[in-house]
Amino acid sequence: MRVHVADHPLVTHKLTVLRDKRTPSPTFRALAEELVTLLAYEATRSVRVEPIEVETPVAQATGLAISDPKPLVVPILRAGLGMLEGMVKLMPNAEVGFLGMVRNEETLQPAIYAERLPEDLSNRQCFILDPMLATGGSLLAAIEYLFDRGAVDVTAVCLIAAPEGLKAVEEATQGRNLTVVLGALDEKLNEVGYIVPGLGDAGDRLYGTVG
Ligand SMILES: O=c1ccn([C@@H]2O[C@H](COP(=O)(O)O)[C@@H](O)[C@H]2O)c(=O)[nH]1
Ligand SMILES: O=P(O)(O)OP(=O)(O)O
Ligand SMILES: [Mg+2]
Repeated sequence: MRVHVADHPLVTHKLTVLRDKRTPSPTFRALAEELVTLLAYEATRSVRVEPIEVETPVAQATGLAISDPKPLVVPILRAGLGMLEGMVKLMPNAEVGFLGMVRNEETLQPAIYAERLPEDLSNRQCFILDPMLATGGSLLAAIEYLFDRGAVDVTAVCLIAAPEGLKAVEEATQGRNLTVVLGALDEKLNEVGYIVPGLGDAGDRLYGTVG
């Protein structure tokens, strides 16, 4: 597993405002989108491309086009939906599939409640969007789901991770082609499975719900 933790003052600045409990949902949504666009730049570094020729007004130029099959972006509902626009802004011709997951607040086990993905992911590059990598259970379930359908490489983009969850994902995905791109690696998980200091429940912060 490759891990990249963003090291850019604008990423840290935007994350700081997201962490602030006084930040209202509309600002939180706008900032989450901007933050993802910054992280997406790193996350797409290995996107598959092929050379193409174009005519400029002056001469022929060789450039790059994103290869087929197009990359698949998979936001994990609900919270990952807040990251989708920021990602597709950078990669507008990617396809989008959806996985709905909820974490049981007592057992911390994830359950898949919705799925809308291409049946066959053979030879696909996939980008999972989930803002918080806490115990790692949700991300692991999503990763396994995509590899089971034939995905060849998976990149997860998360705003914040806990070291415990990152380790769990790494141990469970040995030999897989997996990259994790993070805005920050925080201190720890608390006794109820929240990232410390974190930002609270990302879904609630995005959509103005409580608990
Ligand atoms: O501080 C947190 C911790 C978790 N979440 C939400 O839970 C899942 C990830 O939890 P795992 O334990 O890693 O399965 C994530 O999708 C978030 O929606 C959170 O918002 N804040
Ligand atoms: O991961 P959860 O359970 O917090 O779900 P949601 O993203 O709907 O808040
Ligand atoms: Mg939530």
